[in-house]
Amino acid sequence: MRKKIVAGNWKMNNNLGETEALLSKLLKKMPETDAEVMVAPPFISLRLAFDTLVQSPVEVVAQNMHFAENGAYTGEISADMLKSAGIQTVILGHSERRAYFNETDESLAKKIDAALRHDMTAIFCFGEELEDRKSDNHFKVVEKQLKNALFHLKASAWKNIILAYEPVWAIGTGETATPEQAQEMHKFIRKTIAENYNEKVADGVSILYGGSVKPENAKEIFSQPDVDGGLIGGASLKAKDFVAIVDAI
Ligand SMILES: O=C(CO)COP(=O)(O)O
Repeated sequence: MRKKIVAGNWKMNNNLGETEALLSKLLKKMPETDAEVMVAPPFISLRLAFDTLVQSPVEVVAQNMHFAENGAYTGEISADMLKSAGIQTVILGHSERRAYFNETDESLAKKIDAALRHDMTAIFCFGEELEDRKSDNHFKVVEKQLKNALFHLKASAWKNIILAYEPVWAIGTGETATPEQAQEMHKFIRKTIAENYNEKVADGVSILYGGSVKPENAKEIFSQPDVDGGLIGGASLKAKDFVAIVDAI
């Protein structure tokens, strides 16, 4: 059975003091749930977050990492460094990293490989832009992103992969994909994986939806059969909203 997951991507928000305050609220309010709950603070707060949440069921994950093992990559962080801080899971390929930091499916394939070499789990983000949807190319674009970044993997590697479908037009815009649009795409993603691997791999992979998920719309989106949870941006910065979204799964 694939896992239900709710992950909060804090992006470039919260200094150390704000991180402490938000985590302590989350710890107090977090409901009992069968779902896996994750938070992704900025690099500088990872260790603090790990120490704060180590006894709780909430996992601390990273927002990015480099593909190299180490070396002359000023400003970058490696898989080994993340693991040494207790981090087991990393978000890769977020559309903001693709748009502002020139990440491509090809460089992301290397990051995926680096994460797997270190036995980490990768939350791979992908999704079409508004023009792709308007021109009815959204399925093609998504298929290409999956193929280029992930389809070189062996079937056995997929146990360490979580997918996050995040249509770019729905991120931070307040415009959410309808539950039907999310389901349609998630079903397509699962079918594409089944065709390239097999039903077992396709059924086992958790596919999260991301893009303007809020307490008001979470339940309907999460109730779709191929939506296994959410990657939450803005609403993960308020303990009350994030907890309500966890409650909705
Ligand atoms: O990018 C996202 C999560 O990674 C979604 O962001 P919002 O929830 O703010 O739209």
